[in-house]
Amino acid sequence: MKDKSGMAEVQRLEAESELARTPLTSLPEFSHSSPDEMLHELRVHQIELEMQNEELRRAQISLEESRDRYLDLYDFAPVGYFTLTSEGQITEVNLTGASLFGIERSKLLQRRFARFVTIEDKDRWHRYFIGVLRNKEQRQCELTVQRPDGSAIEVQLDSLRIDIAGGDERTRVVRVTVTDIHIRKQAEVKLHLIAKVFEQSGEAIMVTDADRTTIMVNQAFTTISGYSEAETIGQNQTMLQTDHHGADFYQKVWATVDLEGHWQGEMSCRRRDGHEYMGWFLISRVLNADSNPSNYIMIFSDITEHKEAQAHIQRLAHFDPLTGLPNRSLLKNRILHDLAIAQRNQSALTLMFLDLDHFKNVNDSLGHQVGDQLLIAWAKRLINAVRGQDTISRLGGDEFILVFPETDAIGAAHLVEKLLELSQQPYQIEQYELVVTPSIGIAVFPGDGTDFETLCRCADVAMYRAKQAGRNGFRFFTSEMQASSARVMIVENALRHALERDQFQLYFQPQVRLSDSQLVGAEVLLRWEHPELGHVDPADFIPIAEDSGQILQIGEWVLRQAVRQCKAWIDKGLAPILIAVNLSAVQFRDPRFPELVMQVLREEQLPPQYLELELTEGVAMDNPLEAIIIINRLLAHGISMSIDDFGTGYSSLSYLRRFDINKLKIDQSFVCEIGASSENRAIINAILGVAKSLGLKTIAEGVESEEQMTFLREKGCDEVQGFFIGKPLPAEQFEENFERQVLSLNTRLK
Ligand SMILES: Nc1nc2c(ncn2[C@@H]2O[C@H](COP(=O)(O)OP(=O)(O)OP(=O)(O)O)[C@@H](O)[C@H]2O)c(=O)[nH]1
Repeated sequence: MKDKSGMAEVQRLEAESELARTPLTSLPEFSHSSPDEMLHELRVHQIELEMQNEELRRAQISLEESRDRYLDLYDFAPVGYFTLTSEGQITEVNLTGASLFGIERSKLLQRRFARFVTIEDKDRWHRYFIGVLRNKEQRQCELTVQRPDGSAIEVQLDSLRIDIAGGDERTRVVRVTVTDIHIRKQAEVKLHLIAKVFEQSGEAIMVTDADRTTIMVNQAFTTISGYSEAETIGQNQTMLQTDHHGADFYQKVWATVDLEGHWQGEMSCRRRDGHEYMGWFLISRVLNADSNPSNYIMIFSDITEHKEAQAHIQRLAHFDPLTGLPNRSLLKNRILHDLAIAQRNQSALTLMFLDLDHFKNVNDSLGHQVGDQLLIAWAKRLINAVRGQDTISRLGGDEFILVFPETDAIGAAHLVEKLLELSQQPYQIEQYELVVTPSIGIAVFPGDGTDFETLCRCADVAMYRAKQAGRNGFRFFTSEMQASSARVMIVENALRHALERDQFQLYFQPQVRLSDSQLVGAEVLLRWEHPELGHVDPADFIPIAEDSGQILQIGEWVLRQAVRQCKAWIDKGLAPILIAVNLSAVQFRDPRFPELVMQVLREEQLPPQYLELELTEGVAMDNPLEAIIIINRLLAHGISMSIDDFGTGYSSLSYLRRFDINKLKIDQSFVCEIGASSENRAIINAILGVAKSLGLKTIAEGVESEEQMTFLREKGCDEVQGFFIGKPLPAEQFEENFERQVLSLNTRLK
């Protein structure tokens, strides 16, 4: 930059050179001597002046531009600028100030600033303004401005007193900067509220960083967990964990939070004092700008009480409060389930309606309290008398409903006898010895009904019949069931004495090998002759013996007698034969059975290879894996095993292969139709094929004609039994016929 004198020098030089460029002819007439010089001088000055004018004009334009820029900056600044007199009158205001106050600039001027301050803040304004006037330092204040349209804004004022040079107190002005702070205020209020929500929340809140280290907890957290803020900050959130859940559980929870952004559910927690409680958790993930987790927020509440209350409500809704037994509602649920299973498995189900006899008398004579205790004791006794899958429910009063899945009329007859027997034993309640008997009505699915309501109605009707018949008894809904159950009772009672009264007898039916017509074995058949009932068919009494459990005793007797007889024949020098003893499903399921068989063989001194146990196809396939174990144990002792009635049930070939049995017995229903039914011939052929491929022997039962035997021999069946070969006979007769039978067989079979 050049200074002023320098600039003038430059201008003079420029003027000189301009004059030099101007032709003399264009110059005014000056004398050659001094007038010329003077003229020259004048011209130089003229040009110089013109140039200075130009310079001034440019400076003025620049000045005006600069003022405009300043005015723009002033008017459109983000804050309002006010100049006030020492009286507080507005003398200057920028556009932002006018728009903040919601009023035209011209209407603001000469007005007192205080006019625009809300009534509530006016006092504060005056005190503040006096303070500004008194003190030369900048001062700050927040207040609310009332706008003409009725709205109000919160503003921050920054004011400074300006003293005019040479002036006095009256000439002082105050410059006020007005900043709109309502957004900041709103944010502050919001933050304050958030802080309050956080602190006053009834739910525990725990905030962690990305590593799940706690950075913040609220008051409820301290109350619920027992840990203070200081004990928690800096700790990993795992401090709350218990052994209740495995590591897998926590891994899944945090994987869900990271994948889906949140997880909610129940989580067991440990309080500072060691007590565990159940928490309901909501865990959320917070992401940073790079979409990476920056924080985790865990909000939880202690729901232990809630859960207990829920369980209590559940109990009240489903259980009778007096006895603790399921109520009608739960009973309904259970029976729906039981009925669905019965339907699917085509099994029976029994429903009993039980009402105590003259219970009112107990209440009336000894009081409700005693009545209640009697009901409780009665319920306990009932529960102890039945199986886990049975349901006993109290409908109210002295009425109970009992549901027995997989129980048909025969089973029901046994059960009801047991219940009546049970009620004969007195109860000791307080100082009273009480006997209370029930009347029971029985309905059986599917015969009497296939749904809960129908079965209930039938059992109810039957119960009233039992009451009418004199109480302390039971009635089936249908008369046929009543009759058959009566027969069941008679047979069952008679069976109890059959063994001791020597009413059983073993019969032996010969089994012959087709290849050489040799008598190779005998099937042992049980006969029962009762003095009053006469001959009772095994098909009648075996299921009853199975239901009552007497089959174990009877089965052992049969086994021992058969083994003893076989040994006796061997001892007599007869050619040894295999004795085939039928097994009941109940015997087979008895875990001690294999040991029992070995014990009998040992005691009777019969080598195991002379004993064959026949198992029906249904029993073997009922629980094949268990059957495999028992069969293998028996086989390991050298005992033969065969599958009876083969072809009548459903056999899985894969299991059949694993059974490792020795023989398949073709059911007589196929054999008796050999001549008439090509289908049966095909079935026999198929069974023989299966047996051959599995390396099993075959025996056909129920052979009654030469035609049947010829067919079986041609098809490769190994052995036969049936009336054509020999009827079942008692031991002595079988023995007498032994030799003869073989001889006659030899001639008949050749
Ligand atoms: N202690 C006690 N008694 C109850 C309760 N609920 C009902 N009862 C009483 O049980 C009795 C039921 O009587 P009923 O079954 O109608 O008649 P009952 O005397 O048993 O005579 P029968 O049923 O005809 O043999 C009534 O006296 C009821 O008041 C209870 O929760 N506790």
